[in-house]
Amino acid sequence: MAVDSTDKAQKPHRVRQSGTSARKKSKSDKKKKQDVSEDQRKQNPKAFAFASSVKAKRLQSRAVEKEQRRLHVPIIDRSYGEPPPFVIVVHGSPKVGKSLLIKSLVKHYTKHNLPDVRGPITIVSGKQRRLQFVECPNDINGMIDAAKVADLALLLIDGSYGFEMETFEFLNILQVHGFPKVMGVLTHLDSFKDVKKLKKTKQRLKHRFWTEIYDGAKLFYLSGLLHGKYLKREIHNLARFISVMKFHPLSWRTSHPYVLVDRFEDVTPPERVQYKS
Ligand SMILES: Nc1nc2c(ncn2[C@@H]2O[C@H](COP(=O)(O)OP(=O)(O)OP(=O)(O)O)[C@@H](O)[C@H]2O)c(=O)[nH]1
Repeated sequence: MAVDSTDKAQKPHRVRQSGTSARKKSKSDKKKKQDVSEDQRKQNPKAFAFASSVKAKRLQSRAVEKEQRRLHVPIIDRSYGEPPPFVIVVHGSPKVGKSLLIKSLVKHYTKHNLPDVRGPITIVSGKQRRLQFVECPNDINGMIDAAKVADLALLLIDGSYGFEMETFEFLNILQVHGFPKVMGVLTHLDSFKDVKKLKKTKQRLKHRFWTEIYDGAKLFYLSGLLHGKYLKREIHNLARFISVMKFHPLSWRTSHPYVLVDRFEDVTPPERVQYKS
């Protein structure tokens, strides 16, 4: 019987799977691999930017996440006790319908008719919520003041005319002070006789509004007047939206003490002023 001794001699050693020698081997292998790859890396760094695409993707998304977290520092609400009313600034060019909108909203919430709007009006809209409506003055200083304290800005736009320079100006001012929530309200839509034209104008203004603020920003349409007031259903929708809206603390307000001056009246008798001077 011929013993195949050469075959036996060629049989390789069984690689140790466990024990000290296996551990030693794996260590030296790793070291070798590292040495090689480091050499290659030095020679051609671009080709070895990352070893695994999955890992690289994960690393990249993690870096983006970290960056975003750095940019969006969590806002802490430091207010305590009864919360102050949310300030809703109604902005728009003269005769666009600011007073009428405030009157209609007050009527909706309180069921009371307001003869005229003389200053900020605070109403209770829920168990935990008060709303203060302020008509935004049309001068630049008034706009800056209003932008600092507004939680929500209602931008009234005359549908028959389109956007005014003041609206864009006000949006820029808002941006500087932490940008409150913004909603657009289109009025004077009853001046359109042609339904097709009205539809087109609505679309055009909506897209213009979206480019200014963000895609999907809320724009309300007040289609006309009934007995000198906006339609009940449209005001109801707008009021519901305001009632459930989530407001966030604003950067300017949380970092500055401020007093909202309603009006300034000098009550000194004129004779006394004369006597003193
Ligand atoms: N046809 C029509 N008239 C409107 C509409 N909105 C407001 N008006 C009228 O426009 C006029 C001016 O409305 P106001 O609410 O006083 O406007 P305002 O923006 O407060 O005006 P100023 O306080 O002067 O800046 C009123 O006579 C309203 O009846 C609308 O959608 N359609």
